[in-house]
Amino acid sequence: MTRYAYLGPEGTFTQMALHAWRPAQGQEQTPFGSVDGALAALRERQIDAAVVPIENSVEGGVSATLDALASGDPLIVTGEVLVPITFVLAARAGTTLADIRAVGTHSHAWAQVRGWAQQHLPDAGYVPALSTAAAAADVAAGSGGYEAAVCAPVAAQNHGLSVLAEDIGDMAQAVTRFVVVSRPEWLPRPTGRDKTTVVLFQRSDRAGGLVELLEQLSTRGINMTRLDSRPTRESMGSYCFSIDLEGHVADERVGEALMGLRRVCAEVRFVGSYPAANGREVSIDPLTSDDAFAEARDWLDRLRVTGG
Ligand SMILES: O=C(O)C(=O)C[C@]1(C(=O)O)C=C[C@@H](O)C=C1
Repeated sequence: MTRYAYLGPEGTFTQMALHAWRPAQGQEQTPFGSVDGALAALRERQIDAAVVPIENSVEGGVSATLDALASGDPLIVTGEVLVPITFVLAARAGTTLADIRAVGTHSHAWAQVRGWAQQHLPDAGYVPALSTAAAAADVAAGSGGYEAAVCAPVAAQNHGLSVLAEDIGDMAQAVTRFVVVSRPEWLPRPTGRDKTTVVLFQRSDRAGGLVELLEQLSTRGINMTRLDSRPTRESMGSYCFSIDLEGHVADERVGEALMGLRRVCAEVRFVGSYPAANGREVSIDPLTSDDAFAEARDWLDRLRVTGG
């Protein structure tokens, strides 16, 4: 039985992602109060895999996840899940919009409803919560210092809260991407529809650093689907780059690109190759296919042995 951790408590969007990945039967699914807590439990072998948010179509990268994957004992992504995001404003029965002085929710959720809040609750303050469902639980308990929560409909229902407004996200098509994280003990097999995540640390002694890194991808026809720069926290101006690229480490062109990155970077942290949630086949330029690389390598091997 696989033991899964997720950003809880029950009723978070992360729990929905876990249910979409693996329905609850036959799984142990343990909520953790934070991304750091879930990933620490994974590193300490208390659980086998963790589902955590990594990227939202409106607010971008989830720093807690990007940073936890970029440092500490290595972990790898073994899968990803896309969840459409729909928010409600929930409060205890009898509360009206006029009663609301403050609203609690996760910072990424607040970023997605800011426009709505400005229009309908211009005087209400915002209080950050560990998750949307934790905010709903606080409202139900009368703790947290806010009268309403921005959360998923299921979290309002779990806590017997009234829904004061539905579909309050500023962008109707908002989607959050979640990753399934494991210890680096196995690798999903290539499917032709894969993604690879790496974190690149620049050398301090090289000019034009980012261009040099991206060239390693472009000359091998590799498409990059995400780039986040994060401070390394070591000194002012020191950043690393967390990137997703199309393809699997087993693909020749991805392997060659990783070798190139290893030469020009101070450090390359491999964070996994896994099937892409959109299921789209990666389009490959024939000049960078596995066959093209194999033919070129055979040619070089012959040159080195016989000179022709
Ligand atoms: O608070 C939750 O419900 C979460 O699962 C976290 C989270 C996030 O980190 O982006 C997930 C999806 C939504 O975009 C808002 C919050």
